[in-house]
Amino acid sequence: MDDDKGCCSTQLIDQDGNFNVLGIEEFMKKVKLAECGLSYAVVSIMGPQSSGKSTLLNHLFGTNFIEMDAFKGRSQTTKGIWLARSVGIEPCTLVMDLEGTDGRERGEMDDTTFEKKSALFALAVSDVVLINMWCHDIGREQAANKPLLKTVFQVMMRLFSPRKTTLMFVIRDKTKTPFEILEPILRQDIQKIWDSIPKPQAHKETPLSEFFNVEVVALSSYEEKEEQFKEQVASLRQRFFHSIAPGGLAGDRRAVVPASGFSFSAQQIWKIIKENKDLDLPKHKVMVATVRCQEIANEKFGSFTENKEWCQLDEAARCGPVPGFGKKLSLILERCLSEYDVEALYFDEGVRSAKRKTLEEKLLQHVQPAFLSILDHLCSGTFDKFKEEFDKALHGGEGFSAATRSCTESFMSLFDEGCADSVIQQVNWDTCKIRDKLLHDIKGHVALVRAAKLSELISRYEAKLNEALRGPVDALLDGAGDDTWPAIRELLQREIQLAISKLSDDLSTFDTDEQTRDKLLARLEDFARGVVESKAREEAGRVLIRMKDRFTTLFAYDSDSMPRVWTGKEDIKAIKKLARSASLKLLSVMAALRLDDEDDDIENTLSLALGEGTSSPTSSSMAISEQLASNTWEKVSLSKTLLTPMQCKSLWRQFKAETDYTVTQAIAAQEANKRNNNWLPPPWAIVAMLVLGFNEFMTLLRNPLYIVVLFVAFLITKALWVQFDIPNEFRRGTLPGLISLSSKFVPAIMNLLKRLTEAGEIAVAGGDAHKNPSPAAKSYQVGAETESDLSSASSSQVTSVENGSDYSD
Ligand SMILES: Nc1nc2c(ncn2[C@@H]2O[C@H](COP(=O)(O)OP(=O)(O)OP(=O)(O)O)[C@@H](O)[C@H]2O)c(=O)[nH]1
Repeated sequence: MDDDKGCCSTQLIDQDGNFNVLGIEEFMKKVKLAECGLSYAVVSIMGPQSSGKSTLLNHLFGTNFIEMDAFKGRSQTTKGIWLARSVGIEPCTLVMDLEGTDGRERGEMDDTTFEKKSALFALAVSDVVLINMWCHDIGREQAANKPLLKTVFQVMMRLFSPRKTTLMFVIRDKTKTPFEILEPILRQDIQKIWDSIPKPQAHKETPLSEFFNVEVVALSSYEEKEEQFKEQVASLRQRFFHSIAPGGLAGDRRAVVPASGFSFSAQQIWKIIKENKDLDLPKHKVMVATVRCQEIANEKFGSFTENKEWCQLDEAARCGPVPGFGKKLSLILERCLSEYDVEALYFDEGVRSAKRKTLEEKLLQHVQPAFLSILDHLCSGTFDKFKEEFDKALHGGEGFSAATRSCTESFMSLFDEGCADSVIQQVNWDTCKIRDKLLHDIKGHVALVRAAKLSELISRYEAKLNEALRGPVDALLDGAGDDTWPAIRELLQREIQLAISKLSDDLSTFDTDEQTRDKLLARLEDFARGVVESKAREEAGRVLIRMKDRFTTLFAYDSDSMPRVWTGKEDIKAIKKLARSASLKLLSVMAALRLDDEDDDIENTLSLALGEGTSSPTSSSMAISEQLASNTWEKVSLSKTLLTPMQCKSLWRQFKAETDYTVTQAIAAQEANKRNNNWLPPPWAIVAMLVLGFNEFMTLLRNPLYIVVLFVAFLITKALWVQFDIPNEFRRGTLPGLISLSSKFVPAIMNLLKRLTEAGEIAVAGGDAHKNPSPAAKSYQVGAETESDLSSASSSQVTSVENGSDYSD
């Protein structure tokens, strides 16, 4: 393909009509045709076989087409269509050498067919068509190129070409006939042929000049006048310099396909020609532009996806935010698109722009996930930072609403800055959605924190209320009386007011709406009422114990809180009545929840039905008793009922049963006390004793010795009395007292005698009057011992009284 001079050529279409795709691709790369844009021209040559076409082209353009060896005779050398680049001509000029047209070596039909096809191809592709002809054929009816011209004109009609092709007739082997004479004859011949060919209706009157610029040049014989030939060719060569300039041989650029699309365009044209279809060049140009622009776009897209810078950016975007992402990506995209613009510059503008748009869309679609990833990172990062900062602000003591406002504003603007840094200039991607998401997340978090804080706050208030209410309510219920519930109501109202006013102040820093605020305040109020209610219910559950406590307090203790000693003077019945009515009062207080100031007749009902002194059943008391068999109180709703009438009745019954024993015990204790304290015989016995014992009394008065004896007897009796603790022994009854005394009597006498003996021995051993006390002295000692026993006996009596109090307790 290459020659020494740097020219290269390739067979574009072989003699069988096959297009050499690989060959032309390689050729294009070698001559760097794609870089030429529209600055290139295509020249082809047609003419009879062995008419020196290749020789002319090689001299004219410095190509290396195979020439026939003059010494071997005139046989076909050029087969099919060959393509070469001219040497030393600017702009780049492609030269096509076509197979000769005389058909000496092909069958008539084949020849004609290939001739026609190659002629059509040459006309479709070329800016300048050289028609090689022998000088001696001018004006001849049987000229060799006459059928060729006819073919050229006929196929021209099928091209729908919007441009004028230059037809340059090269007269070879010019004779001595002056050129000025030859040219008009030739033009006449051409006109005749043009007129003779059948034309479609639209071109019936169209002159030849509308389709072609006809040029005529004459050259001397190469074989005979080589020098002149070369000079003439050199001058002709000059006309091919800057041929694409306006007015040049290839000045009409309207149908030119950009150089990078030449291969494809030629391929497609040949395909259409081979299929014998009509060749619409304008449409073909659009088609070529479409395919080529698509190819360029694909290539640019491919190189973008492999672009190192982009790959790094994409990877970084998936891992986290990338500073300057938008700028960097815009630059890479811009570079890619401008490369496309440069390469597709010369293709049809409509197609080019459409394909550019498609490429841009494809590129943007490709980079969008990275952008979205950046936004996601930005959104989540901003949200995390917001949470952290918000938390810090709240812990730092900043008010909730102030912290919310300042943190939201600053982090949303931080996000906006990040967005601005990430957006690319090629497209205005909507970041509102992700912004809205961030705002939504922030609001959601604020709402959560607010809810938690409010819950914490409310819990704190509830704990305070609980503390402030439970104890006092307990105390108030403990002393249940007429003013218990008013006092509880007052306490409740006071605490609620206090808590609500403080909570209202606290809520003002949370930016809560009116509805939420009211709800929270109502919740707090309900809670306070709930505390009281639960306490009251709890106490109602223990009412029986409380009633018994109250009863015991009033029954077993006096007004000075001293334990009662049932001496016999107390009116147990009255005390019991008082204690029970106080317990009944407690029951009536505990029977219902009276947080709202509403009247009820529970107390009245209970005292009428259960109170002391309601023994005689009247019609009204019967009705009240019936009411106690119910589950509800009149005027009291079920929700406010702590103890139902039936429960009250049952509780009262239980209470009475359990306290009756205490009363019985008290009565027994009182009876016993009475018995113990009454030692005098009955009055009749005293009178009888006085009457019957009058004589003995008188005798005693008359004889003082009896008195002494009686006195001693009294002392002994008294000593025995104390010694045996007679009152105590008889407290448990006469018979047990006698049995107990009988068991103690003998040991006590023995003990007494033993002591007397010991005292006598001491007196005998002493021998003197001082040391031997008289019986009177002994009796004194015994008396002393007796006194000490007496004091111990009296202390034991006190203990026995105290024991009696404890019991009565
Ligand atoms: N008489 C004459 N012969 C020429 C001229 N130029 C070339 N020849 C001779 O014509 C013969 C054919 O030359 P080519 O250049 O191969 O002709 P061709 O038209 O390319 O031949 P094909 O490719 O086979 O159609 C050669 O022997 C040339 O020496 C010329 O100007 N006049």
